[in-house]
Amino acid sequence: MIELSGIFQTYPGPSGPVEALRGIDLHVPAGSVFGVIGRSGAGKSSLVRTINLLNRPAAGRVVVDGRELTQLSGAALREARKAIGMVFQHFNLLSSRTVYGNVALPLELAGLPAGEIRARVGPLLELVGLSGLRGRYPAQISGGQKQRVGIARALASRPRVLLSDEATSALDPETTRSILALLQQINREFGLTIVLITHQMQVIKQVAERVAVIDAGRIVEQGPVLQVFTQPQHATTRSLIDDIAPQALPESVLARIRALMAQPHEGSARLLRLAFAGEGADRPLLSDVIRRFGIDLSIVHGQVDEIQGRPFGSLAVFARGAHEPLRQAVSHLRGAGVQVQEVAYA
Ligand SMILES: Nc1ncnc2c1ncn2[C@@H]1O[C@H](COP(=O)(O)OP(=O)(O)OP(=O)(O)O)[C@@H](O)[C@H]1O
Repeated sequence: MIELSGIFQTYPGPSGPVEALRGIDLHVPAGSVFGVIGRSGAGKSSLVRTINLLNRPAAGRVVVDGRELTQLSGAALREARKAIGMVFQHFNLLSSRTVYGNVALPLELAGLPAGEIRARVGPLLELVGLSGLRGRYPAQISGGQKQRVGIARALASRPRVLLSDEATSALDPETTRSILALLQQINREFGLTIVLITHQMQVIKQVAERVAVIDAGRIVEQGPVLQVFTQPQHATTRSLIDDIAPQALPESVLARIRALMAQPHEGSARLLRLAFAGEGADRPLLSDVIRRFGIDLSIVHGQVDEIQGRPFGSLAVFARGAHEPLRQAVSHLRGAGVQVQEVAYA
């Protein structure tokens, strides 16, 4: 659906050109929700603005829905852009127009007859849950409601693709969840391809099927979200994941472990991190190894969450028992698909 190949983008800067995009290749499958994540300055906005050619790349090809936009200009490009809607972090609503008037604007600009505009805007306001607020002005509605207006306006031209440039970054966590749920509903109901640009892993976790990680103008890693979250290959990806699932144990937990170890005990004791990746977390694996191998396991820290309805996360467990049963318990857990790693606590 969206194919970017060999995209380079350079801006003039005070101390020479700034290379914002340095050879981006990206394939976004039709009907998918595709996330692009990166830290500030990584090139996310430059990338998303390349997809609708708001930024014309210095080099490379942009193909959207079978049309090579980089070959088009003028009226042909404007026409092709109608297939691509966009929502923005700061909503970009006209303060002098009502909710209704903002959603109607692109249709008025396109010269649609008034009856057709009414017939389109009503159902869109219904879809985004704003029918009751159609006469309000942007200053009279909340941030989440403003973004709903932005989404309805983006859908007014019946696009095939929706680009979201940090659409939830100015919103609180609960409003973020509701806006993302709305985007997901739109993706499912209309089969719209959605590209979400964000710096928040939480956003990717909630809605994206695939994710690309951008760092210093390059895609450093991409793949299905569950795979990228559970087997991150690049340092930037690992640090972004750490935002939602911190890997380091808090010092208070380590102090507790040291205190436990200082007590006299028999056999071995190990601090283990058990990482669950899609499988295993919903089975009684821990009680199973305790029973089977006669060892003692206490959970000292952890967080098991969900991605696309599948468990994801890690538990730190303090394991005590005789040496051989402990070794067998670890290999049993590994056999069940759990990644087991010994954690140093001294
Ligand atoms: N118009 C511009 N002129 C000069 N440099 C620019 C311009 N726009 C972006 N840049 C530079 O290009 C690089 C990528 O910027 P971009 O805005 O695409 O990143 P981003 O990942 O969206 O960052 P943020 O999340 O902070 O908006 C940065 O180094 C930025 O300073």
